[in-house]
Amino acid sequence: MTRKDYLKDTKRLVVKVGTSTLTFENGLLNLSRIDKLVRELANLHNKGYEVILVTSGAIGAGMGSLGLKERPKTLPDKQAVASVGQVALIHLYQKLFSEYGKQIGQLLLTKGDISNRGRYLNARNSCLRLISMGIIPVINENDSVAVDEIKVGDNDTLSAFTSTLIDADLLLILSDIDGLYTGNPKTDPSATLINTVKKIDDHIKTIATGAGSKFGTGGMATKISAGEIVTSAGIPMIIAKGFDPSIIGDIMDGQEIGTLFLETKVKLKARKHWITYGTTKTGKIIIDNGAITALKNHHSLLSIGIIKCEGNFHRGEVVSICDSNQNEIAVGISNYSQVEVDLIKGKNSSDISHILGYKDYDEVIHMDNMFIF
Ligand SMILES: Nc1ncnc2c1ncn2[C@@H]1O[C@H](COP(=O)(O)OP(=O)(O)O)[C@@H](O)[C@H]1O
Ligand SMILES: N[C@@H](CCC(=O)OP(=O)(O)O)C(=O)O
Repeated sequence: MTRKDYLKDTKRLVVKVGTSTLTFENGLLNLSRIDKLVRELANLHNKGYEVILVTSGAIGAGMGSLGLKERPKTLPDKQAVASVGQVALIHLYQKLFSEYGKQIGQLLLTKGDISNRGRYLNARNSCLRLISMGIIPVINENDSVAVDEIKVGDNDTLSAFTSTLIDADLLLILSDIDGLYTGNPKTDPSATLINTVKKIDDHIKTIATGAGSKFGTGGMATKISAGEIVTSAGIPMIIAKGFDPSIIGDIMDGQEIGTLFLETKVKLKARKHWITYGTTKTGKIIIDNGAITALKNHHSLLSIGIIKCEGNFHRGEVVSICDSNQNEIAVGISNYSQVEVDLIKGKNSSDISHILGYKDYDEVIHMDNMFIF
């Protein structure tokens, strides 16, 4: 199938632009490029596409506004610089989009807006409402309040969550490089551009390294993780170079630009997808070989197969399920807290009420609330 055929039904498009695309080497905003980007997105919107922009650049813009030469290192410095920069960034987007007759709405998200089911639905509703009102959502991480524990951490991943949040048809990541190469071209001059990735396997993960530009976060590695998140939800992804934003229109017209990552054949159901990628794992349950076999045969996890647990998790939280070598084999929502699991591990389900004085569930993790890798 040609790219043109492949993309012909695409309507809802998430475009992610990285700091390296939006700023000069000195950290100041590249105004003419941002103008071209906005013009291109407004044009797509006029053509009937639903456009959602995930934009980096708050810290870059803040560095520019404050005249800083180096990226801030401490958390309060990063938060302060991002807070100044986000205002500059959104002010510019609003000015430019309005010149092309478009309204924008700003959403600043953190990990909690993804991992907390209630907040997830809130963010989804608000974003979908903006789209249905013909408004272009402009999204970034809420860097001025986010600390490591509640942070998505990079905007490649944030754009992937955004895509699944609003059931996008395509995620387009614009970077300082024209796609995924067989190696990092900065260190391997013989590396060649890959046109299409059918499946993100271990080989693809090893060729995509974390080293990126001076201002970027995560390099190619976070873009591949983003690809795993969206493709398993049935959403394809394209990585392309954003230096000339007019390529966005060319890509949507079906030109073979950048690297296309195809969606997986089997789409993960929304709930299992959220359990797997959207949540923060608060603990770990180590299980024996018998339990591993049971899980692989689509049975629930019972207390009898649990060797031990780690971390501090409560009922209803998502935990990693590992073998005795600490290899993660599944994730799932625990029906019991870490304190309770510690008491019932290795015991029969029929003993739970005797040990705890109550029994709300037979299984520690129900198969419907579990995803096995
Ligand atoms: N296999 C690879 N193919 C292409 N680029 C790679 C690869 N491995 C690492 N990279 C690096 O990833 C960089 C892009 O990531 P990054 O600097 O974070 O950009 P952005 O600001 O767009 O997110 C490229 O410039 C390149 O140096
Ligand atoms: N939220 C941060 C950007 C984080 C990020 O992932 O940056 P990048 O790798 O340039 O997309 C900011 O606005 O500066």
